[in-house]
Amino acid sequence: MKLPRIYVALDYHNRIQADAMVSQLDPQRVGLKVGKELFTTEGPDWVAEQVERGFSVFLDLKFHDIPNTVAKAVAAAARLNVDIINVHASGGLKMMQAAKQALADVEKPPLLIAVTVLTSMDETDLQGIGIDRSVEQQVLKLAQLAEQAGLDGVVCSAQEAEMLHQRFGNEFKLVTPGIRPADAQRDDQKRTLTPSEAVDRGVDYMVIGRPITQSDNPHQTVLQLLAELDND
Ligand SMILES: O=c1ccn([C@@H]2O[C@H](COP(=O)(O)O)[C@@H](O)[C@H]2O)c(=O)[nH]1
Repeated sequence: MKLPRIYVALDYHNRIQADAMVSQLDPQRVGLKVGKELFTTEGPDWVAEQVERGFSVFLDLKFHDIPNTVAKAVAAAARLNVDIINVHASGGLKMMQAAKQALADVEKPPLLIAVTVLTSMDETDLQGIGIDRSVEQQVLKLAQLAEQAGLDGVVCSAQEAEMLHQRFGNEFKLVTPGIRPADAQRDDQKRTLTPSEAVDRGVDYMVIGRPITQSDNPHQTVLQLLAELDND
Protein backbone atom coordinates (compact mmCIF):
# COMPACT_ATOMS: atom_id res chain seq x y z
CA MET A 1 0.00 0.00 0.00
CA LYS A 2 1.24 3.49 -0.85
CA LEU A 3 1.50 5.60 2.29
CA PRO A 4 0.43 9.27 2.37
CA ARG A 5 3.14 11.91 1.98
CA ILE A 6 1.90 13.95 4.94
CA TYR A 7 1.23 12.69 8.47
CA VAL A 8 -0.63 15.21 10.64
CA ALA A 9 0.84 15.31 14.17
CA LEU A 10 -2.08 15.02 16.61
CA ASP A 11 -0.49 16.54 19.68
CA TYR A 12 -3.70 16.65 21.65
CA HIS A 13 -4.60 15.78 25.19
CA ASN A 14 -7.68 13.67 24.60
CA ARG A 15 -10.02 12.13 22.02
CA ILE A 16 -12.45 15.08 22.13
CA GLN A 17 -9.76 17.43 20.83
CA ALA A 18 -8.25 14.84 18.49
CA ASP A 19 -11.62 13.78 17.02
CA ALA A 20 -12.45 17.43 16.29
CA MET A 21 -9.29 17.64 14.15
CA VAL A 22 -9.56 14.19 12.56
CA SER A 23 -13.12 14.95 11.41
CA GLN A 24 -11.64 17.69 9.22
CA LEU A 25 -9.07 15.37 7.61
CA ASP A 26 -9.42 13.02 4.65
CA PRO A 27 -7.86 9.53 4.97
CA GLN A 28 -7.31 9.55 1.19
CA ARG A 29 -5.00 12.56 1.52
CA VAL A 30 -3.20 12.42 4.87
CA GLY A 31 -2.12 10.03 7.60
CA LEU A 32 -2.28 10.58 11.36
CA LYS A 33 0.71 10.71 13.67
CA VAL A 34 -0.19 9.72 17.21
CA GLY A 35 2.34 10.60 19.87
CA LYS A 36 2.91 10.08 23.55
CA GLU A 37 0.35 12.54 24.96
CA LEU A 38 -2.70 11.29 23.06
CA PHE A 39 -1.67 7.64 23.30
CA THR A 40 -1.16 7.92 27.05
CA THR A 41 -4.63 9.38 27.49
CA GLU A 42 -6.64 7.39 24.95
CA GLY A 43 -4.59 4.26 24.38
CA PRO A 44 -4.72 1.60 21.66
CA ASP A 45 -8.52 1.58 21.23
CA TRP A 46 -8.58 5.10 19.83
CA VAL A 47 -5.69 4.23 17.49
CA ALA A 48 -7.53 1.12 16.29
CA GLU A 49 -10.63 3.25 15.58
CA GLN A 50 -8.61 5.51 13.27
CA VAL A 51 -7.16 2.51 11.43
CA GLU A 52 -10.69 1.17 10.97
CA ARG A 53 -11.76 4.55 9.57
CA GLY A 54 -9.14 4.09 6.85
CA PHE A 55 -6.36 6.33 8.14
CA SER A 56 -2.74 5.34 7.82
CA VAL A 57 -1.30 5.76 11.33
CA PHE A 58 2.27 6.51 12.39
CA LEU A 59 2.51 5.52 16.07
CA ASP A 60 5.27 7.84 17.28
CA LEU A 61 6.18 6.40 20.67
CA LYS A 62 9.97 6.49 20.14
CA PHE A 63 10.79 3.40 22.19
CA HIS A 64 14.14 3.62 23.99
CA ASP A 65 14.92 0.95 26.59
CA ILE A 66 16.82 -2.31 26.99
CA PRO A 67 16.53 -4.66 23.97
CA ASN A 68 14.05 -7.11 25.54
CA THR A 69 11.67 -4.35 26.63
CA VAL A 70 11.79 -2.55 23.29
CA ALA A 71 11.23 -5.80 21.36
CA LYS A 72 8.06 -6.48 23.35
CA ALA A 73 6.82 -2.91 22.93
CA VAL A 74 7.44 -3.09 19.17
CA ALA A 75 5.53 -6.39 18.93
CA ALA A 76 2.61 -4.82 20.85
CA ALA A 77 2.62 -1.75 18.59
CA ALA A 78 2.59 -3.92 15.46
CA ARG A 79 -0.62 -5.62 16.70
CA LEU A 80 -2.42 -2.27 16.25
CA ASN A 81 -2.10 -2.52 12.44
CA VAL A 82 -0.42 0.87 12.18
CA ASP A 83 1.85 1.61 9.21
CA ILE A 84 4.88 3.19 10.91
CA ILE A 85 6.42 2.70 14.35
CA ASN A 86 9.70 3.96 15.78
CA VAL A 87 12.51 3.60 18.28
CA HIS A 88 15.37 5.89 19.29
CA ALA A 89 18.54 4.98 17.38
CA SER A 90 20.57 6.09 20.41
CA GLY A 91 19.31 2.92 22.11
CA GLY A 92 22.04 1.22 20.09
CA LEU A 93 22.53 -1.59 17.59
CA LYS A 94 21.41 -4.46 19.82
CA MET A 95 18.23 -2.65 20.81
CA MET A 96 17.36 -1.95 17.17
CA GLN A 97 18.19 -5.53 16.12
CA ALA A 98 15.86 -6.82 18.84
CA ALA A 99 13.13 -4.44 17.62
CA LYS A 100 13.55 -5.70 14.06
CA GLN A 101 13.54 -9.33 15.19
CA ALA A 102 10.28 -8.74 17.05
CA LEU A 103 8.58 -8.12 13.70
CA ALA A 104 9.97 -11.24 12.03
CA ASP A 105 6.72 -13.22 12.29
CA VAL A 106 4.34 -10.32 11.69
CA GLU A 107 2.38 -10.89 8.48
CA LYS A 108 2.14 -7.24 7.45
CA PRO A 109 4.85 -5.49 9.50
CA PRO A 110 4.81 -1.71 9.88
CA LEU A 111 7.78 0.32 8.72
CA LEU A 112 10.21 0.32 11.63
CA ILE A 113 12.26 3.50 11.73
CA ALA A 114 14.71 5.07 14.14
CA VAL A 115 14.88 8.63 15.43
CA THR A 116 18.34 10.10 14.82
CA VAL A 117 18.73 13.64 16.20
CA LEU A 118 15.48 15.35 17.21
CA THR A 119 14.59 18.23 14.90
CA SER A 120 14.33 20.51 17.95
CA MET A 121 18.10 20.13 18.49
CA ASP A 122 21.10 21.88 16.98
CA GLU A 123 24.83 21.49 17.54
CA THR A 124 24.75 23.42 20.83
CA ASP A 125 22.06 21.07 22.15
CA LEU A 126 24.19 18.08 21.14
CA GLN A 127 27.15 19.53 23.04
CA GLY A 128 24.82 19.88 26.04
CA ILE A 129 24.40 16.11 26.12
CA GLY A 130 28.11 15.46 25.63
CA ILE A 131 28.15 14.88 21.88
CA ASP A 132 30.96 16.80 20.18
CA ARG A 133 29.99 16.04 16.60
CA SER A 134 28.14 18.16 14.08
CA VAL A 135 24.44 17.40 13.73
CA GLU A 136 25.09 15.89 10.28
CA GLN A 137 27.82 13.59 11.62
CA GLN A 138 25.60 12.42 14.47
CA VAL A 139 22.61 11.85 12.18
CA LEU A 140 24.83 9.86 9.80
CA LYS A 141 26.30 7.77 12.63
CA LEU A 142 22.85 6.85 14.00
CA ALA A 143 21.41 6.23 10.53
CA GLN A 144 24.32 3.84 9.83
CA LEU A 145 23.43 1.88 12.96
CA ALA A 146 19.75 1.79 11.97
CA GLU A 147 20.62 0.50 8.52
CA GLN A 148 22.98 -2.10 9.98
CA ALA A 149 20.17 -3.29 12.26
CA GLY A 150 17.95 -3.78 9.21
CA LEU A 151 15.50 -0.98 9.97
CA ASP A 152 13.42 0.55 7.17
CA GLY A 153 14.63 4.11 7.62
CA VAL A 154 15.01 7.00 10.02
CA VAL A 155 13.39 10.11 11.41
CA CYS A 156 15.62 13.09 10.63
CA SER A 157 15.36 16.67 9.48
CA ALA A 158 14.72 17.30 5.80
CA GLN A 159 18.07 19.15 5.92
CA GLU A 160 19.83 15.77 6.12
CA ALA A 161 17.66 13.98 3.54
CA GLU A 162 19.90 14.39 0.52
CA MET A 163 22.97 13.18 2.40
CA LEU A 164 21.12 10.11 3.74
CA HIS A 165 19.57 9.08 0.41
CA GLN A 166 22.98 9.40 -1.26
CA ARG A 167 24.54 7.22 1.41
CA PHE A 168 21.79 4.58 1.89
CA GLY A 169 19.69 4.72 -1.30
CA ASN A 170 16.04 5.48 -1.87
CA GLU A 171 14.67 2.32 -0.24
CA PHE A 172 15.85 3.64 3.13
CA LYS A 173 12.83 5.73 4.09
CA LEU A 174 13.18 9.24 5.48
CA VAL A 175 10.45 10.58 7.73
CA THR A 176 10.84 14.27 8.49
CA PRO A 177 9.20 16.46 11.12
CA GLY A 178 10.30 20.09 11.38
CA ILE A 179 8.42 21.04 8.21
CA ARG A 180 7.40 24.67 8.14
CA PRO A 181 5.73 26.62 5.30
CA ALA A 182 7.79 29.74 4.47
CA ASP A 183 5.55 32.11 6.47
CA ALA A 184 5.03 29.82 9.50
CA GLN A 185 6.49 30.09 13.00
CA ARG A 186 9.29 27.65 13.80
CA ASP A 187 7.97 27.06 17.35
CA ASP A 188 10.43 24.75 19.16
CA GLN A 189 11.83 23.31 15.91
CA LYS A 190 15.44 24.22 15.03
CA ARG A 191 16.18 22.20 11.86
CA THR A 192 13.33 23.15 9.54
CA LEU A 193 12.64 23.27 5.79
CA THR A 194 9.58 24.18 3.76
CA PRO A 195 7.48 21.39 2.18
CA SER A 196 8.81 22.09 -1.33
CA GLU A 197 12.42 22.21 -0.10
CA ALA A 198 11.82 18.88 1.63
CA VAL A 199 10.48 17.32 -1.59
CA ASP A 200 13.49 18.63 -3.51
CA ARG A 201 15.76 16.86 -1.04
CA GLY A 202 13.97 13.54 -1.49
CA VAL A 203 12.02 13.23 1.76
CA ASP A 204 9.60 10.28 1.71
CA TYR A 205 7.07 11.20 4.41
CA MET A 206 6.58 14.54 6.17
CA VAL A 207 5.22 15.02 9.67
CA ILE A 208 3.39 18.33 10.00
CA GLY A 209 1.62 19.36 13.17
CA ARG A 210 0.97 22.94 14.25
CA PRO A 211 1.02 24.52 10.77
CA ILE A 212 -2.06 22.36 10.07
CA THR A 213 -3.68 21.87 13.47
CA GLN A 214 -3.43 25.54 14.48
CA SER A 215 -4.56 26.92 11.15
CA ASP A 216 -8.01 28.46 10.74
CA ASN A 217 -8.95 25.87 8.13
CA PRO A 218 -6.96 22.62 8.48
CA HIS A 219 -8.62 20.98 5.45
CA GLN A 220 -7.71 23.93 3.22
CA THR A 221 -4.18 24.05 4.64
CA VAL A 222 -3.70 20.36 3.79
CA LEU A 223 -4.89 21.00 0.22
CA GLN A 224 -2.44 23.92 -0.11
CA LEU A 225 0.43 21.84 1.24
CA LEU A 226 -0.35 18.95 -1.13
CA ALA A 227 -0.56 21.40 -4.06
CA GLU A 228 2.86 22.76 -3.08
CA LEU A 229 4.25 19.21 -3.14
CA ASP A 230 2.65 18.44 -6.52
CA ASN A 231 3.84 21.66 -8.12
CA ASP A 232 7.39 21.10 -7.12
O1 LIG B 1 12.81 14.70 15.63
C1 LIG B 1 11.58 14.75 15.82
C2 LIG B 1 10.82 13.64 16.08
C3 LIG B 1 9.47 13.77 16.24
N1 LIG B 1 8.87 14.97 16.18
C4 LIG B 1 7.40 15.03 16.34
O2 LIG B 1 6.81 15.58 15.15
C5 LIG B 1 5.78 16.48 15.46
C6 LIG B 1 6.09 17.83 14.88
O3 LIG B 1 5.04 18.73 15.15
P1 LIG B 1 5.07 20.26 14.69
O4 LIG B 1 3.88 20.86 15.37
O5 LIG B 1 4.97 20.26 13.18
O6 LIG B 1 6.35 20.87 15.17
C7 LIG B 1 5.61 16.47 16.97
O7 LIG B 1 4.55 15.59 17.28
C8 LIG B 1 6.91 15.89 17.50
O8 LIG B 1 6.72 15.10 18.64
C9 LIG B 1 9.61 16.09 15.94
O9 LIG B 1 9.10 17.22 15.89
N2 LIG B 1 10.96 15.94 15.75
